[in-house]
Amino acid sequence: MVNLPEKYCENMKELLQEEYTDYIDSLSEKTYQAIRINTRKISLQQWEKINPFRTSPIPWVENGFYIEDAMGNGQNESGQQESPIPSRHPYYYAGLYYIQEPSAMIPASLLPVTPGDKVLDLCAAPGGKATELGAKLQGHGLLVANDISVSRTMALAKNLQIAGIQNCLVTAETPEKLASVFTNFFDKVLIDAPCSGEGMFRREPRMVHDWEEKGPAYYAKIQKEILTQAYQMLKPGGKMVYSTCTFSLQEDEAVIEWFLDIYQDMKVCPVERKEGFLPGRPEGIAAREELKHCVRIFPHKAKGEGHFAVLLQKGDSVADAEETQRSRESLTKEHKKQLEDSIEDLTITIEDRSQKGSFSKKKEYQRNKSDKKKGKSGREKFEKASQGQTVQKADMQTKEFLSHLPFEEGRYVSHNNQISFEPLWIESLSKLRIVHKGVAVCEIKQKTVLSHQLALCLRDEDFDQVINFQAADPQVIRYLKGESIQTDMAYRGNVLVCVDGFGLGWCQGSGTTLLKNKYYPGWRYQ
Ligand SMILES: C[S@@+](CC[C@H](N)C(=O)[O-])C[C@H]1O[C@@H](n2cnc3c(N)ncnc32)[C@H](O)[C@@H]1O
Repeated sequence: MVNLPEKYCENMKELLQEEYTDYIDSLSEKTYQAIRINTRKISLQQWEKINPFRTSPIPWVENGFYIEDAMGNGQNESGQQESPIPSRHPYYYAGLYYIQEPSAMIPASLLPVTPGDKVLDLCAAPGGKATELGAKLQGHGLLVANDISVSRTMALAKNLQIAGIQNCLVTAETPEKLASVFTNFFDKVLIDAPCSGEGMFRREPRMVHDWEEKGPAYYAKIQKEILTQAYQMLKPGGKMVYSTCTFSLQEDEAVIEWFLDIYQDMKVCPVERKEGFLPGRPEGIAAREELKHCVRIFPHKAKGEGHFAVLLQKGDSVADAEETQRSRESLTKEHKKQLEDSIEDLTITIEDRSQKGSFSKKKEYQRNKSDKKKGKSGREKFEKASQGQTVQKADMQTKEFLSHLPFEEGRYVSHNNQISFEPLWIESLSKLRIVHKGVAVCEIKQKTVLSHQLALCLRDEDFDQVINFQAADPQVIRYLKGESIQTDMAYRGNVLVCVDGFGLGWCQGSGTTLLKNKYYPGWRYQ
């Protein structure tokens, strides 16, 4: 069992009173493994038909399931077949689910995101909640997923790509910087705040050391700063969820009480009470009664590690919400036209092969050297360096291909010979540190190179050449490991590899039955 700091035990005794010993006993029990189905890719009805795991529903999230006996491929003590390991199943690589601690599924489920919303996840890495918020958008609107840590945003961007969330922007910014760009912009904001992590002690005992070093007071200060900036970014009428994975009143109810005192147009919203949800504890800090609407999960009362969450709203929303709905309906046609126009306007920079001989690397180097001597500007130098290339409108074949991709709202942009799909509203954000945006679609070289990320947005019906494996086919794991694919028929060009109809990656044919594996090396099955 975890060795708990004395001060922490005192706090918990005061909070839980006669339940304290039940809480302590629960720390010796097993933790729960769970998955959350990605409804951007698959409906719950479809999932039920292909679910390879032994699962049971999580009471508070419709698309969340406990995994029973996920130990390997043997049999458990009662002779039943054990579930496969979720992180090693091909459906995981196809982004059909996210592996998540059950109580951590609550915050995103409380935020009432609808398609078309502009949503911010301010402390988003590695993406447990952002992937669900993106799924709720169903390809419409915008998800900005931010984290202050650049290294953690790499995992965030990867998880959003695997989940097929195309309308997202991943930034690595301070909340202050973000607020200077997105003032009163978002319909919905999620703050899954950095915290002392008391709800993680059973699963990750090393969190106890962090608690001893920093503790609730350290985090409460940061949480207040983050909330202040989040308020600036939330539209009037917009909704916000604040959550932590800690039990400390100081980081939960007390932070919200402080926030409501300062921002008096913010209100606490009641939420549907689900099995396992306990109310907030305003009485513990003599705070306002509405804080009872907060949700608390304790490991001795529910099958989860522990969480705190509250839904808040800014100002009076009714008129705003009706107006937003009306303007969204009229925008759908306009967005479609914008997307089509962006394909028409697309230009691509291509190598002008006729000039190759007359514009060698050596000559280019000499030219640049003499430009430097003459003190030529950056722009002039760029034009020289661009000799040997021509900029031309995308050809019919490229346009045709783009118009059939399953993107409904956004625009196609090109940078040199690369084409990407971008969500709306992000044209002029040069001030921000952007880690990832939209979907990299392809690179036009002698052959068109399609991006791995694009494959993860596609179904088998979206592409003309497809190899569709069943999940149990051993070839699918070999493909995920980077091995070549042997087929019965010959292929030429790009072939989409799917598992049960869901895109995994590409392979390339050269007119034979042995196809070259194009699975992104950094993401291979280990
Ligand atoms: C509880 S974790 C978020 C987990 C994430 N929401 C998920 O579900 O996968 C808190 C995150 O806040 C980030 N963070 C810490 N201080 C921050 C700040 N001032 N602004 C934004 N993010 C911050 C941390 O890097 C960390 O990734």
